[in-house]
Amino acid sequence: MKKVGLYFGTFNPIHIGHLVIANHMVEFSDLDEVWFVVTPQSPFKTKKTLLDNHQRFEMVYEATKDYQKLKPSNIEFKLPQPNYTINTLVHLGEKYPDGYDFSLIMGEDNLKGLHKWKNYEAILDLHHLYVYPRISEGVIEHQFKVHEKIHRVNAPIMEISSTFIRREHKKGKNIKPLLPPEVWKYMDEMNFYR
Ligand SMILES: Nc1ncnc2c1ncn2[C@@H]1O[C@H](COP(=O)(O)OP(=O)(O)OP(=O)(O)O)[C@@H](O)[C@H]1O
Ligand SMILES: O=C(O)c1ccc[n+]([C@@H]2O[C@H](COP(=O)([O-])O)[C@@H](O)[C@H]2O)c1
Repeated sequence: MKKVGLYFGTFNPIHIGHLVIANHMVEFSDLDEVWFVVTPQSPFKTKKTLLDNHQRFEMVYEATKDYQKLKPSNIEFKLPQPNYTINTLVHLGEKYPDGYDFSLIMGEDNLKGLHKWKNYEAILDLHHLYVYPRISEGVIEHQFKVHEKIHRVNAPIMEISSTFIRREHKKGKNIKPLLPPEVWKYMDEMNFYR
């Protein structure tokens, strides 16, 4: 059985914060692989400054190509929008009926809002959750504090966001160290977020 951790996000663009978390998960938990699931449309986000799916996927591909255990996934591209995670998990179960065990990776910030996700009880019934620390407002609901399906992984905290990267790049600031070198190169060549 291959244990796959699914790391969902818009990755607009993917940055070193994402990469550090994913790599930490495959090296220091019992997960065998991490798949970056590029989400066309997150249920709680507006589409304003979102790059095309394929361009965001390409940047995830560039960021992960030298990491054997990290993979980009475009599984949500053909699914209905907004992309509810439960739908994607059902779809993955049908596409990979044998040999795969899918878990979710999320930051403590997202755990604080998990009770608002579509069919979150069903998600927790069928899947494990790997949670990493994140500086954020709000509280973790009592039901999620001690839960047999929710596992804490002590990954490093790196407070970088794609929003910050897009905004400061547009102003002409140098944000190069915050991106994997291949992503920086691709983004610069393609004139993204100018
Ligand atoms: N620096 C970081 N460290 C750990 N987790 C992060 C970091 N940045 C984002 N994440 C988390 O990774 C997942 C995917 O990131 P996503 O691209 O959707 O968000 P983001 O980087 O916060 O982007 P944006 O600023 O565009 O909203 C989200 O669950 C998000 O909370
Ligand atoms: O299924 C849901 O109801 C749901 C609600 C909010 C977020 N998600 C997933 O969580 C991912 C991260 O969310 P966000 O808003 O922090 O980018 C997003 O890409 C979705 O795949 C899923």
